[in-house]
Amino acid sequence: MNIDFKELANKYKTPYYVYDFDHITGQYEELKGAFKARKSILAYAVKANSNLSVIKHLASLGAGADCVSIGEVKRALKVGIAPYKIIFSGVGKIDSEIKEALGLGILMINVESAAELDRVESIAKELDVIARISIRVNPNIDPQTHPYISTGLHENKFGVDIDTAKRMYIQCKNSDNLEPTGIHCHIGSQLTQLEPIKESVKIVSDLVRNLAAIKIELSFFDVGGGLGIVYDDEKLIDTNEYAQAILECLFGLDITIVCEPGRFLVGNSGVFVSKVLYEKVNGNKRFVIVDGAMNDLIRPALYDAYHKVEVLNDNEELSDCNLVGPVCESGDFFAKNINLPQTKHNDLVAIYSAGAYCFTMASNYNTRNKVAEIAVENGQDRLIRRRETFEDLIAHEEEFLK
Ligand SMILES: Cc1ncc(COP(=O)(O)O)c(C=O)c1O
Ligand SMILES: N[C@@H](CCCC[NH3+])C(=O)O
Repeated sequence: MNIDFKELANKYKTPYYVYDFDHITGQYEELKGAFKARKSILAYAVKANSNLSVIKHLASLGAGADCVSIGEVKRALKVGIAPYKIIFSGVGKIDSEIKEALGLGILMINVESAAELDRVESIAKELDVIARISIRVNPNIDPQTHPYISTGLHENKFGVDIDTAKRMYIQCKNSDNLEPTGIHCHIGSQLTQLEPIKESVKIVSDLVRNLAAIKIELSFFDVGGGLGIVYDDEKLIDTNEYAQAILECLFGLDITIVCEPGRFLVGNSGVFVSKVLYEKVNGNKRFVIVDGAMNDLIRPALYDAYHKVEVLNDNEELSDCNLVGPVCESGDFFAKNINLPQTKHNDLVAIYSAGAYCFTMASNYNTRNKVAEIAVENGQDRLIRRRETFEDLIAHEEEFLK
C-alpha cells in the first residue's frame, strides 16, 4: 500500500479511514479466479463496509451483494448491482423488509427458520408472487474462530438443522408461492482453517443430493463468506485450495456457486489514521491519547481484537504504553501494553486492517462525529464520505425541542 498518510491528514484532517481500492480489486480477482472452473457469483457481504463507493467499486468488478437488511439491499441496488445478484439473509427479517424484497425481484431470500418460511409464504401469497428461497443450513460445525463471530454451531442462532431444512424444502416444493432455489451455509468469520469449511460444505452437499433424489433441484450453492485475513501473523487459507475443496464436494452437481466474502475483500484495504493529542503517565503507566476512539473502531474493545498500530514519526526510543482515545470508557483502547515511540502533539498513528467491520460498526457515542472516509485508486485520493458535523448529529432531534 503506497499511501501518504500525512498528505491525506493535511488535506482531510484526522481521524479518517482510507481504503486502497486497488487492493480490493486484487482480492476480488484472486478469489474469482480461484472459482474459474465453475459458474460463480461473488456476493460481497455489504455489512463489512457499506460505503456506497466501496460497493460500487466491487459492482464494477462484477460482484453481487449479500445483504442483511433491506437498507443494505437498497445500497446495493443504488450503485447498480443487479437484483439477480442480491441475496437477503438474516435471522430476524421483518414483514415490511420481506415485502419490499419480494417486490424488488432479488435472487433469493435466505430463510433462517421454519417460522420465517411461513411468514415469507404468506406474504408472497398476499402479494401474489413467487418467492425464490434459499435455506441457511446450520451444520453444527465448530469453525475454530472467535466465539462472537462463530455462526455454524447449533448453539448459535443462525440457520436451521439438516432435518428442518429438508422439511422446509418440501414445504417450498408443495407451495404455489415458494420456489426452492438455493442452499446456504456460513459457519463464521475470520476463518483460518479449511477443514471445518470442507466438512460443512460436504454435509450441505449431501443434503443437495438427497433433495435431488426427491426431485427438488437447486440452482445455487451458497458457501457463505468467512475467509480470514492477516491482522497479525495468521496463516491463511489458500484461496485455490479453498475453491478446490468446495468444487470437490460439489462434483457432479449442476449448480452455480455463490460465495459471500466481506472481510477478505476489504479488510486489509483499510487504515484508520488519527493523530496524537497528548501523552501522560499515571503512576508507572504511560498512555498515548489520540483523536480517534472506540466509537470509530470498536473491534479491540468488543473482541479484544488485535490491529497492528504504527506511530508515524522517526523516534526509535520505544516504551510500553496503552494507545487510547478520548471516550469516557476504560474500554476505549486500540492497543494495550504495546511498545511505541515517544510521541508529540499531532504525530500520526496508523491502525491497520481497518477496512472491514470498522467504519460499519462506528457510532456517535459521546456525540462524536463519524469520521471522513477516503478512497485511493491508481494513486489518486478522493473523499467518499464527508466527516459528520454537529448539525448532522442533532438533525433528528432538533425539531422536537420544546
Ligand atoms: C451470512 C453471511 N455471509 C457472509 C458474511 C461475511 O463474512 P466475512 O466478512 O467473514 O467474509 C457473514 C458475516 O459473518 C454472514 O453472516
Ligand atoms: N463484526 C465482526 C464480524 C462479524 C461478521 C458478521 N457475521 C468483526 O468485526 O470481526
